[in-house]
Amino acid sequence: MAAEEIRAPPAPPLYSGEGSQSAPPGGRCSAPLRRRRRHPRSPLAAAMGVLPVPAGVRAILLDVEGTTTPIAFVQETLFPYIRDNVEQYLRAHWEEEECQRDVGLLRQQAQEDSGLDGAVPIPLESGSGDEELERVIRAVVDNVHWQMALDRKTTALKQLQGHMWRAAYATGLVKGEIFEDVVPAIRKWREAGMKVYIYSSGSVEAQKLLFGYSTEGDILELFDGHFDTKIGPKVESESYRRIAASIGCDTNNILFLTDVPREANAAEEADTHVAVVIRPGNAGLTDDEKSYYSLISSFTELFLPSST
Ligand SMILES: CSCCC(=O)C(=O)COP(=O)(O)O
Ligand SMILES: [Mg+2]
Repeated sequence: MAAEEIRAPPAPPLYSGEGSQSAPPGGRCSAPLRRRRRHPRSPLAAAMGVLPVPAGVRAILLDVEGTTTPIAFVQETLFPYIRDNVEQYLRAHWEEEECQRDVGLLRQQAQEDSGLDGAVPIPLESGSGDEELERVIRAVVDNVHWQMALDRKTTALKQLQGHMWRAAYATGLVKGEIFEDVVPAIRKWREAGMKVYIYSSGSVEAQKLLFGYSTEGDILELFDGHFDTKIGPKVESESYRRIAASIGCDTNNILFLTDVPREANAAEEADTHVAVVIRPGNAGLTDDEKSYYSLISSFTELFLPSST
């Protein structure tokens, strides 16, 4: 199944303005979990340190930041590159169609955000001249910095970031970091007949750059497809139903691995199996979350009965 085939569902209302998917500073925003775990790990599996993949699972859906890839790489390498280079990038590419589309999306997002504290509007270019251009570019830069300070996951911001990272990867300035257990585990899953997909707030283009120019080389062949926020926010259940429909399976044929409990919760509400991934540098989990979710700290802990 080609990647692009599965990434174009019937267009949902364009995802926008979801705000941060991360826990806010000083506290998590997930409600206490009162449900019982659907597939508690057996004492034997727990003692062996393995998480059996539930029967019926045919596809594994992977988050990126905090799951396949260290949060530090995103926060300390990828995001500073955007902050430091956005102004210069806009000046260099302003006349290009792609850049104008990105600015148009950011402007639309800014209108939707107009009621938010600190939101930065992006004016239309009215007329010509250097001063006018400066005014608009300044507004776009300030808007991008504002959104990034809040770690927003808007499609508009993520599209621009994906386009900007092209040069950073292509010139070798940046290589996508992947936890060392990821590639061998995915190879095993695929040998066992499992399909493997990516679902990240980072744009599909950004995902392909990260895995195409990774510390492990070009590993794009390991994935059967990619999803981003164009299919919907990761914190909404409907997104997982759309992904299942795109893949051509039921939601309970999918196991979703993520570091963010709100995403796990949304997936589970759609009847998707989930496990929360604990990696160095990830946000801590509450006691409720730790006891409710299946937890893994390495992909090697996933146990596929047919892969022994
Ligand atoms: C895969 S592109 C870089 C990461 C990024 O921009 C991002 O927002 C990561 O979010 P995720 O959903 O992978 O946690
Ligand atoms: Mg994540």
